[in-house]
Amino acid sequence: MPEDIIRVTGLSTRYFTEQGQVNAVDDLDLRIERGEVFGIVGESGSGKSVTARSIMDLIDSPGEIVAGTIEFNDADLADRVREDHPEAVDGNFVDLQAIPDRIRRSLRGTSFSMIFQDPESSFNPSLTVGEQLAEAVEVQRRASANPRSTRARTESSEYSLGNFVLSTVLPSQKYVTEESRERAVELLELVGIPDPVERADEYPHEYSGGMLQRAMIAQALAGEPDVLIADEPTTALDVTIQAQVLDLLDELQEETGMTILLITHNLGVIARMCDRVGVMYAGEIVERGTLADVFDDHVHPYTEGLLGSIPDLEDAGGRLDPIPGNVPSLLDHEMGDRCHFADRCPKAMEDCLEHPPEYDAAGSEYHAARCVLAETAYDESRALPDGYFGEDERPAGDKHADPEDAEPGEATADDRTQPAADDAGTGGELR
Ligand SMILES: Nc1ncnc2c1ncn2[C@@H]1O[C@H](COP(=O)(O)OP(=O)(O)OP(=O)(O)O)[C@@H](O)[C@H]1O
Ligand code: NI
Repeated sequence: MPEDIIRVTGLSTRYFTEQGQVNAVDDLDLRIERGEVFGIVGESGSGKSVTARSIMDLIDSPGEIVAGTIEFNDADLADRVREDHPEAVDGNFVDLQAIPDRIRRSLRGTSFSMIFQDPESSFNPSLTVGEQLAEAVEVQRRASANPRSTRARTESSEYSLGNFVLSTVLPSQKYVTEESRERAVELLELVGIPDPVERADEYPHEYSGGMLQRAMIAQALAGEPDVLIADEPTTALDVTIQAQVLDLLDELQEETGMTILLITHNLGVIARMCDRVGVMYAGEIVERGTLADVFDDHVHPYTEGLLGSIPDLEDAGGRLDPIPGNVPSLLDHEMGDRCHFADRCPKAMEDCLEHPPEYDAAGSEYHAARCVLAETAYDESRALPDGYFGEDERPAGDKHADPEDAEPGEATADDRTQPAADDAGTGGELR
């Protein structure tokens, strides 16, 4: 059996806002195996991006990881930190929050890379794409040419620290070698950019959306990461380009054997790309397992609801929000201790007034669900009466301030009375 490369245990990430404490990710466990594509799917606001950003150590104030560990399985890193931070090391696993910031940050780009929905955010508009890729290559070269460099930077050499800071913070041609420039062109070619030599000299605004998305993938690959985290990597693209970018990721994964954590709204994308999947709701993984577990043997009515609404596979950008009711508020004082889905669940029973633990489910050894139906058959005599939770008990979740989420046509509170999408079953051909 393949080994785990990432082990997240009991992760809780909170945002401390004026409205109150937002439980964006709550007591989340996640194991990702080396070389697999693990998908996280769920409605807007379920905590997918915050999970990814927590793993990447990209949570900014007012957010904070308040509990849990994120461990990375890397023998070299373990050797590097074992002496000074023995408490951070368990076999080859390193607790990333227990090592100095600088070492953790040095893993970004080289051990972990992330691609975002919005490629503009990954590029500096005033430098050419080629320069920026070359710079990313350079960072990797320095890291691999001197595997102990982290230690040198943290403990002694002022010179190498200064040099490192200068060269990463102020990328400029001066610090980039000819080899790195050549590699940048190769990377552009690898991700299917035509005329890569010429395109390397262009600025980000000269690229189309799809091309810039590819360039961002090239940038993420420049450091030859072990783990690539892709947060909605194709949502902003048109359908044909989406399919091409997914194929590209798939090919690159096969060639390099890298591990991918893929975040999406779209179960069609999950079916096409992933080995295993976690379904997120209200900051928790509510069902997880292999594709067969989740698509064919699911237990959780939320998973069922998502599956009833798979946008056409070709329409990988289709927003997925057809389940009646509101995405829940994640404000701590509004969440309560019950199953967070109970107010939208067609099978809510008295049992659901207690927050369910994660139960083993009937499918593969990976299959688990945070739902009493994994243990107990649905019993109508214990069903909660209609309207039990009332309309106002649970205000709608505040979607995070992403302009992509403000699309017209997206479900709003007014849609709550509509029956579960009529388009259930349109498309949804799963491979
Ligand atoms: N910077 C922030 N400040 C306050 N709350 C935040 C911030 N970022 C995220 N949140 C909250 O954390 C919760 C989870 O957000 P997250 O971005 O992880 O959702 P998501 O599943 O990625 O949604 P989407 O599919 O829309 O990207 C939301 O309730 C959101 O409002
Ligand atoms: Ni997100």
